[in-house]
Amino acid sequence: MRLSVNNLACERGERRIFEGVSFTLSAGEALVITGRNGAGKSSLLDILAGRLHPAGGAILLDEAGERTLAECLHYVGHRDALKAALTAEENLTFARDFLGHPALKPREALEAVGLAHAARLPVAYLSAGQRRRVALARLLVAHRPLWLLDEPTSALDTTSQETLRLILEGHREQGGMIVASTHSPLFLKDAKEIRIERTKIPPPVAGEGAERSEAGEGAGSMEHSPSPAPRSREGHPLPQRGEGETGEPL
Ligand SMILES: Nc1ncnc2c1ncn2[C@@H]1O[C@H](COP(=O)(O)OP(=O)(O)OP(=O)(O)O)[C@@H](O)[C@H]1O
Repeated sequence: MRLSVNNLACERGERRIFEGVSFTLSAGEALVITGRNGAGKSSLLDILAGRLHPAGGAILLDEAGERTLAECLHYVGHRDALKAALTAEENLTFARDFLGHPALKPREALEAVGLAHAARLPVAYLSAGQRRRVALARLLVAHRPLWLLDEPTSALDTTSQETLRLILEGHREQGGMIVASTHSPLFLKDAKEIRIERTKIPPPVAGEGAERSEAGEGAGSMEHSPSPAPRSREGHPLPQRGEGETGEPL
């Protein structure tokens, strides 16, 4: 199985977030996506997961037989997507039945992430790190070759991070592929890496630059925006949607 991503572009809220993202991934390989807050790492994963349409480019999955890309992947996003009223075990049973291609039993998957003791607790009673571990245990209850993971170590302590690393390496050893966004090292052996950079606005054309630099806009923040930046009553530029007070993209 081989995943090829060619010249992918992303727009959100009519703003270009990134473009020209290309990579290939073969069986057993891992790709780590890095970049600043707001660079578009989650958006790239959303596009790969089919949750967001790309603004350009192509995604191809070869040697997957009859299966579509959506049928070949697991996606673990920022939100754990667990049902709070159900127990950890019930959540995994639901996922296993729903996703098909059953692998580990829910109890075994919880054991693998060190949570066997919490199997019968409603997820609402679990800590953030424990919920994250239940979400990651979902990877183990159904066979899917491509794992898309958005900051998988968030809320995990160092022991759980090491457990996760071993699970990820085990998946690769069985021919699985991983694409993970992260702000901290995942310590995956020989992982590929791409850094997503937010698309910059072009330099101002003569005569247009004065107003822009006065407004103090951050790179990319005004892209595709036809109207001048809103200002406070004192005349200071106000942050716009998707932008921090410094004008940095959020
Ligand atoms: N639903 C949305 N509508 C409009 N813009 C959005 C939406 N979701 C995200 N964005 C914008 O897209 C840009 C990229 O966001 P994204 O979440 O992909 O970044 P990220 O690199 O994953 O950030 P972080 O490191 O903070 O998780 C940001 O500027 C964000 O404000």
